[in-house]
Amino acid sequence: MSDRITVRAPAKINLHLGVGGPRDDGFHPLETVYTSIGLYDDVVATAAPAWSLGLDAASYVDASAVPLDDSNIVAAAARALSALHGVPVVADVTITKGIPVAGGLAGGSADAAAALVALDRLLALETSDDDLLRIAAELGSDVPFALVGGHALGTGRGEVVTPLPVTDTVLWWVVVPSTSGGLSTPAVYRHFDALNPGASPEPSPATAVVEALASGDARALAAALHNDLQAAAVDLRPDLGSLISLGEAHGALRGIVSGSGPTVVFLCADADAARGLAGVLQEDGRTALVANGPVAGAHLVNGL
Ligand SMILES: C[C@](O)(CO)[C@H](O)COP(=O)(O)OP(=O)(O)OC[C@H]1O[C@@H](n2ccc(N)nc2=O)[C@H](O)[C@@H]1O
Ligand SMILES: Nc1ncnc2c1ncn2[C@@H]1O[C@H](COP(=O)(O)OP(=O)(O)OP(=O)(O)O)[C@@H](O)[C@H]1O
Repeated sequence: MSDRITVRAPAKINLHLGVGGPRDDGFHPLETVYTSIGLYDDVVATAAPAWSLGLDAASYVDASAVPLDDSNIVAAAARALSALHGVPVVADVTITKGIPVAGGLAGGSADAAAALVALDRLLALETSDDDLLRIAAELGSDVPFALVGGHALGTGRGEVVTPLPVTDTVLWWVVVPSTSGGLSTPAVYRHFDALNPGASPEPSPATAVVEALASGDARALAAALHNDLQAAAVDLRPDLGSLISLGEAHGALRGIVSGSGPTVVFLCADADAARGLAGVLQEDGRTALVANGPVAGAHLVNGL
C-alpha cells in the first residue's frame, strides 16, 4: 500500500444546460450534457496521524477564495468517507488547483471527487462504486460527473449521471476565466428565477446536443450548445457578452458561458484554431487556456 496517492480530476463544461423552475427543496431540475476537459486539479493525500489541508495554485487561480478549514469540500469528502466506514479519515492533503475558483467549471466538485478516490485508496477503504457515487451526490450536484468524466447526461439536480458514447472526435476549447472574481452559483440560480418567474418545471431537452455529439461534427455541436443560465450570468456580468462576441469574431465556432459562469469557453474547429484564438485573447491581456476533451474523470496518477 502506497503512503502517498495523487488523484487528478477534470473541469467540466455543460454543453447543454436546461434548467426548470425550482423544486420544493429549492434545487432546480436539470437536463444537462456534461463534458470533461483537460484542465485539472490534483489532490495529493499522504499518510499522517492527523488531518491537514494545504493548497498550491496556478497563477491565474485566486487561491485566497479557497477556504482551508472544515468548509472546504475536500474536508467534507473526508467526513463522508469516515461516516460511511466508521473509521477516522485523516491525512495530509494538498490541492493543486489549475481550475479557476467559482468559475462555473466545477473546480470544488473536481477536488471532492479526487479526494474521495485518493483517501479511499490511501486508507484501503475499498468503497464500492455505488457508495462513491452516492456520497459524491450528497457532496454536490456536479460531484458524480467529476468521478465519471467523458460525456454524460445529467438529470435530477445534475447528480444523476448517465454516460454518453465517446466518439473519436476531440473537442478543442479555449477557456477564459474572469479577471474580476467569480460568480456564486446560488446567486446565478436566484437571478435565473428572477428573470424567469413561473418557469416550467421541465428543463429544456438536450436532444440537439446529444445528436450533435453522436455525429462527431464540431460545427453541428457549436450550433447546438445551449445554456439556460447564460442570460442570468451575462445580466450579472455584462462584460461576458462582449467577450463572447470578441472570441466569435476571432475564429471560435461558438462561445458560451460555462455553467453558472463567469468563465467563458469557446469551441474551436481544431487545435490550430484554438491556439490562434488563445493568442489573440492573451494579446488583449486576458488569461486564455487551451484544453481539449473529453478526458477521464477522477483518476490515479501515481501510487498504483
Ligand atoms: C451550475 C452547475 O454547475 C451546472 O452543472 C450546477 O448546477 C451547480 O452544481 P454544484 O455547484 O455542484 O451545486 P450544489 O453544490 O449541489 O448546490 C449549490 C447551490 O446551487 C443551487 N443549485 C444547484 C444545483 C441545482 N440543480 N439547482 C440549484 O438551484 C442551489 O442554490 C444550491 O444550494
Ligand atoms: N476545494 C475547493 N475548491 C474551490 N472552492 C471551494 C473548495 N472548497 C470549498 N470551496 C468554496 O466553494 C465555492 C465554489 O467553488 P467552485 O470553484 O467549486 O465553484 P464553481 O466552479 O463555480 O462550481 P460549479 O461549477 O460546480 O457551480 C468557492 O467560492 C469556495 O468558497
